[in-house]
Amino acid sequence: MEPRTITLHDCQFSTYMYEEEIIARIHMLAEQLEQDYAGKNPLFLAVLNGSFMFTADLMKRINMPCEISFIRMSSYQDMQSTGNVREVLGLTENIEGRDVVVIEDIVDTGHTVNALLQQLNEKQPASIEIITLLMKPECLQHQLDVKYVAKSIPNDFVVGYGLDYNGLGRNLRDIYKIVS
Ligand SMILES: O=P(O)(O)OC[C@H]1O[C@H](OP(=O)(O)OP(=O)(O)O)[C@H](O)[C@@H]1O
Ligand code: HPA
Repeated sequence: MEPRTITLHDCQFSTYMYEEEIIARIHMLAEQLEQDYAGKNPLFLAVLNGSFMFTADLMKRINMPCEISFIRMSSYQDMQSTGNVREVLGLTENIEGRDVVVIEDIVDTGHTVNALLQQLNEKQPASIEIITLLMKPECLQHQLDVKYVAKSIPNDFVVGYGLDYNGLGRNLRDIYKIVS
């Protein structure tokens, strides 16, 4: 397929991961989750804003009793993590004794997931795992065990399918990477 190039704000991005590949990888993750959580009632905790599209497509493919809730964390300015992870919308559920699965669109430096895990672990869940659509292993600054990863990618800034560049690009159905 011919690559497509788009402009968001002052930057150009070109197609990197098409919707078909995203959905195929989500299918595989959904099957794995169904096996691992058979007989349990996991609580999926989606981290907004970026994970909204991944969460919807994943949840539609999970056929077992489960619950879903949302929190909102924010730390990015332009293409950089500020390192200051703010909780914009907090957790309302009691997670004590629950099997929690945190849903992220991307684990980059790991600051967001690391801050969230510290907070959730204090509430004594039975277990916590992380599922992410994308992961940048080269950028990770924390020791994190991310059990479910749809795709590991190099250190390129990406947009689309929920991911944004200063607010733009979340609505794109494919994922694009910055043109260097
Ligand atoms: O591993 P990290 O370096 O912390 O990066 C990952 C986080 O960055 C993005 O969130 P952002 O703070 O941009 O908020 P958003 O989800 O509203 O876009 C993304 O959705 C992850 O939550
Ligand atoms: O590559 C990225 N793109 C968009 N948002 C992000 N948040 C962390 N890394 C990224």
